[in-house]
Amino acid sequence: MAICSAHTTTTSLHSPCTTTVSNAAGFRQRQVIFFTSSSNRRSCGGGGGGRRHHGGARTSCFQVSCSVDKPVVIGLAADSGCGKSTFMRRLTSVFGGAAVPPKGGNPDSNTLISDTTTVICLDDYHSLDRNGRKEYGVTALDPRANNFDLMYEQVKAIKDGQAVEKPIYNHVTGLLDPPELITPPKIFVIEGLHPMFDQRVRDLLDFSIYLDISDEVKFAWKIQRDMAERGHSLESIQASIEARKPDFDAYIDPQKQYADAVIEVLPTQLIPGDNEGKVLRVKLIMKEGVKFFNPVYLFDEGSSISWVPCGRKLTCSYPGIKFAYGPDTYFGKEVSVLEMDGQFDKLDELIYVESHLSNLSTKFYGEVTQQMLKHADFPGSNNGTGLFQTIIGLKIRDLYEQIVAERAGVPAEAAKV
Ligand SMILES: Nc1ncnc2c1ncn2[C@@H]1O[C@H](COP(=O)(O)OP(=O)(O)OP(=O)(O)O)[C@@H](O)[C@H]1O
Ligand SMILES: O=C(CO)[C@H](O)[C@H](O)COP(=O)(O)O
Repeated sequence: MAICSAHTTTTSLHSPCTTTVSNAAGFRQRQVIFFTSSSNRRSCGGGGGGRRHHGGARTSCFQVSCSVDKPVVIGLAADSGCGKSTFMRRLTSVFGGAAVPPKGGNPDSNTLISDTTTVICLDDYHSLDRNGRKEYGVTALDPRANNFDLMYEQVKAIKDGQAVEKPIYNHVTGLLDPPELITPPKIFVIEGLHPMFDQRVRDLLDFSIYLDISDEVKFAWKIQRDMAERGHSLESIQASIEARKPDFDAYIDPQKQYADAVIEVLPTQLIPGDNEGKVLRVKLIMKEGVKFFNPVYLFDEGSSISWVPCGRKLTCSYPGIKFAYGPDTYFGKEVSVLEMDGQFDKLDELIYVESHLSNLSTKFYGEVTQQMLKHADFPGSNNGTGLFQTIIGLKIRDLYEQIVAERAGVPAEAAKV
């Protein structure tokens, strides 16, 4: 049984936990661990972009002797503009309550906090700011533009139940802002370009997800957002995708081999030759043998199944909907793959599909459909992207409850959120 609250904050000094907090000089201090980040504006840009120079955060550690509920750590990897924020909104919604930026903090903070979950964006570990990257001719995807030592130290500290002062990368100014305090939540999500790149960070993850968006779809989404909403030209979008591609292939894409679940988004196969990116074929690739994660299945676990649910109970206009399910291998590992090609006409009819899926980790019949209807305005709500993101959100809730139950030595039922 934990003594401290999971949300150990500076204001909880008078909480029931016995906290011995002193530094080397014997000064009484806040019950947090401060990692005094060396990544301020100029020291980041000025050191040649090397990991060594920027990596060694000076750490002044204050020991915390109280026992806390340590966070469950989730990693979400994807390229920019591939749906990470949308996924995070679906995930935090599963736990209830909205996710908001830290109150009273930097208005350009990338962090989102809800009752149970804190989501940090790994862009905050850029060691080179926008000018620095320009000066050294590296992209943000290049490991040399990121401080993995600090990322590791801080994720580890949070996982150990200790607060940290995390830097902020300001996407508005392109500069590194003064750090913000992050206290350990129940569920700590690290999302961004590199959550599985560094083995030390990877080993801290209790569950990992990779959003694998095919080039054609990525391009279609970018056009939709950056042209329609941000006024960029087609040529500039094309150029930016091309410029990122070599580093994306070298450093981002390979992380999918380590993910426990991959959501792969491809052009539809229902319309021959289509690469418009409007109708999508989406695969949920689920690794077998992951502790506390039982893959979802369609009809019969382990069988290979193809299912066209269109008919009396599911309205499907052209080009229809097709599901597939079955075992496969992915980077040499056994996986189960659930696939949906096409899109729903009437979202409330999703209940029909839901009733044929098992191992969903729902708390009541129809919870997947309810979640999807609740966020019908989110991108991807009428296709497999929204469906599989919602399912993974439910699986993460289940994983969290099982981990908590195991730590407390009680049945999982007792640890329900
Ligand atoms: N499932 C989807 N279906 C259709 N479009 C989508 C989907 N997910 C994301 N998009 C498009 O991509 C854009 C970016 O989505 P989102 O903000 O969730 O991505 P992100 O990875 O967090 O982006 P960034 O890293 O740039 O902040 C959305 O505005 C939308 O245009
Ligand atoms: O790949 C990215 C992750 O979101 C961004 O391009 C990177 O963080 C740099 O950001 P900006 O373009 O705002 O300087």
